[in-house]
Amino acid sequence: MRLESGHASRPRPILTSTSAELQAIGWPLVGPADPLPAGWAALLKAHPEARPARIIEQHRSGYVVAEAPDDGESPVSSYRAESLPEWTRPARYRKGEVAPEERPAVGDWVLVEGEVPKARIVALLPRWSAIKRGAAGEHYKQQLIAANIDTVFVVCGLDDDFNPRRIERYLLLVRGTGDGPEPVVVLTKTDLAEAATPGAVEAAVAELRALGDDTLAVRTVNARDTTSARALGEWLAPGRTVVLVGSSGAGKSTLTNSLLGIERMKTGEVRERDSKGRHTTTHRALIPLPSGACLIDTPGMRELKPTGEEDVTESFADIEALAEQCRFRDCAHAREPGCAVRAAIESGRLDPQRFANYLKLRDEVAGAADKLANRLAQKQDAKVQGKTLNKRLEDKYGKR
Ligand SMILES: Nc1nc2c(ncn2[C@@H]2O[C@H](COP(=O)(O)OP(=O)(O)OP(=O)(O)O)[C@@H](O)[C@H]2O)c(=O)[nH]1
Ligand SMILES: [Zn+2]
Repeated sequence: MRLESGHASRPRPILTSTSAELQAIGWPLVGPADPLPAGWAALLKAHPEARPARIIEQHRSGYVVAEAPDDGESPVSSYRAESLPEWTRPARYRKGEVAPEERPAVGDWVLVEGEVPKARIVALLPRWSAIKRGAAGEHYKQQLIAANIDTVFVVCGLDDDFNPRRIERYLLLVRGTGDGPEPVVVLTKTDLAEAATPGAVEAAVAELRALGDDTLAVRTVNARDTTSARALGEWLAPGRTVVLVGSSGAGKSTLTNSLLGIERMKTGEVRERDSKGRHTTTHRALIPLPSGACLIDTPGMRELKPTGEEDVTESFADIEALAEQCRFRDCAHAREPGCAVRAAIESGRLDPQRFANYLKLRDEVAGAADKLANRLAQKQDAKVQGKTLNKRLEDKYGKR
């Protein structure tokens, strides 16, 4: 599947199983029990001349896609592909524009036709998962950060970085509307924490367990130790795609290196000179792991703001269940009699800080949801006004 001139446009049979190279960049394993994701077979059939590729970078004017892992030798394992015209980002809103979240994002699978440098994307394969966030700025905007991700490692150092409240925020945003990937909390720096305070690792895990989020997977690692990183093997099977999130210094690069099984180069010093002689950190957007899984590194994951579509009830099911038992349906859990939430806090069954964080995140999500509703209403207004104006012009000048 590597792109060698002459091979690129040769028609191939429809993919039902896949080549090792596509799989190394996350093409899902296909077997009798695992069919291709919904809608894929039909699109592959509709474009018999096309070949699948994965988006690894998104730019204003187009995309960089890959059909094989970048092995450092092959000149064209990733390349720029021209996008469908409706996906190029206009300077201003245009009528009939494709919403940002409906255009391909990093991690999406597309179908490509033509040889490099004339390769062009002809279709977007339906994504099975998405990570979204609210974009910064005055007006409501949604941003799709990554698609087709199986697992997100929420990386958190067991030093000053350890903060259950921030973990709760990550979990809410990663899970999104329910179409998000599975979050796994990865606590790093077990070696440092244990040396400072014996029992600290166990205590931190217990604290997360006590949150009342029963479905949550938690693992502890020394990110600098390859053997220790094997604790994550469960999520690194062939054909799987993972993403790492977490604050600066949490150990994401260190963990990546350990998952790659390479001896520690000094993290943060993997640098080379660019054409202008500056030092730049080498960046690879898609990293195939020896386990057969692949890792996507996208800068967009650093800050996550709610889109307004997140399902607070899923991440805080324990509090929602308590609220059901309050005497009043609309209990605000403040001073109402018969409040089951306050009772749980008083008896020590619910952490007051978790409750406070729930209220905060719920308000943030509600605030974003309001903005989203406004945007939809405005679009609707603009449409109605446009129609009214057309009608008036027609009445005056006749149909044109
Ligand atoms: N002892 C020990 N040190 C660790 C561990 N994980 C990370 N570190 C160290 O912590 C520092 C920061 O780790 P990085 O991997 O650079 O953190 P990062 O999350 O990639 O940070 P950004 O690139 O800023 O987002 C480095 O000096 C690592 O060597 C661990 O499990 N044990
Ligand atoms: Zn209540």
